[in-house]
Amino acid sequence: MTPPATDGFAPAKVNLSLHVTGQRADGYHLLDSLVMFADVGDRVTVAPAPVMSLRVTGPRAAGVPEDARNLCWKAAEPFGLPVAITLDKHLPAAAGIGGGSSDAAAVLRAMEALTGRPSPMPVARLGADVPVCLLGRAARMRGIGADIQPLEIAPLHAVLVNPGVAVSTPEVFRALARKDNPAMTDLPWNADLTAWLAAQRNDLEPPARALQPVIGTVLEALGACAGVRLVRMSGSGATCFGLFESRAVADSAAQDLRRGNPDWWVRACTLS
Ligand SMILES: C[C@@](CO)(OP(=O)(O)O)[C@H](O)COP(=O)(O)OP(=O)(O)OC[C@H]1O[C@@H](n2ccc(N)nc2=O)[C@H](O)[C@@H]1O
Ligand SMILES: Nc1ncnc2c1ncn2[C@@H]1O[C@H](COP(=O)(O)OP(=O)(O)O)[C@@H](O)[C@H]1O
Repeated sequence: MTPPATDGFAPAKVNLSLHVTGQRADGYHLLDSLVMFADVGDRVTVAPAPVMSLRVTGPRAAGVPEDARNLCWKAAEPFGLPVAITLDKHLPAAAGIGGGSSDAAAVLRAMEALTGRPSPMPVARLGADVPVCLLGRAARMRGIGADIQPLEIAPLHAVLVNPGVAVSTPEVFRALARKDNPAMTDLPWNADLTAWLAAQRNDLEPPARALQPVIGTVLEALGACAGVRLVRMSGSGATCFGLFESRAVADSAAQDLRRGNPDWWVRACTLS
């Protein structure tokens, strides 16, 4: 009997902090990052089919590859079961919120459910962010991305903003001046997480801002929102986020930001 189609959510990944602590001989950087996942994201549907196919739909489909270059395809193919994949794209691409990696993780989950076995290929080979996206919840991520420690963190309320410029991750890493920055300090057990975060950094923010100065404009706009508690860039950019004390305050900030900047992608969300 043909197994039924499976449907999965691919949440946006947010790096609340991102320290670059070293560089390996192969050029990959060592990271120390607090990662959480949003309740905004893409959707993937995976169904057994006579041949492999991929269709990308949704408001952010433009420019996303519909062939073997797509991480969804790369995640499914090694299982050896041909599937028809539909990717309903809502997250901006090349945006520092791991859209492709989270899509790949959703396809991996679907393929595991359809075939009853784990990925025949090491998942980190799909990308440094894929292992944490497969976990899909708050974690401290170290090494080049595969060293993951799940964390119990109370949900945070945020607004994500992308100004519509694509940023190349390798280009940002190349533009980073210092590769051996200090690691994060240990997370607090019961103190205010936002206060702790304020003492951490995203080391990729200065090089990304130098490449795309509009990131500075986004950070300023988020910083001017009523009730904002922390403002920072995620991943290699250009998406930035603000943290707020409640979802209602985040919703209201998102509304104001959208009104003032109709071309920006602005989403209030809850991170967990
Ligand atoms: C920077 C981060 C932080 O979470 O997020 P994004 O900005 O992509 O969202 C990730 O490490 C990105 O992960 P991912 O996008 O999966 O990276 P990969 O495809 O493996 O690598 C893309 C390129 O980024 C650089 N890279 C990536 C990860 C890493 N630890 N060191 C690196 O130097 C390399 O130049 C590599 O060729
Ligand atoms: N499923 C996918 N969604 C978006 N982009 C993808 C996907 N698969 C491959 N790509 C390619 O990967 C590049 C990086 O996209 P993405 O994973 O969204 O970046 P980031 O990790 O910085 O948010 C894109 O420019 C696109 O060409």
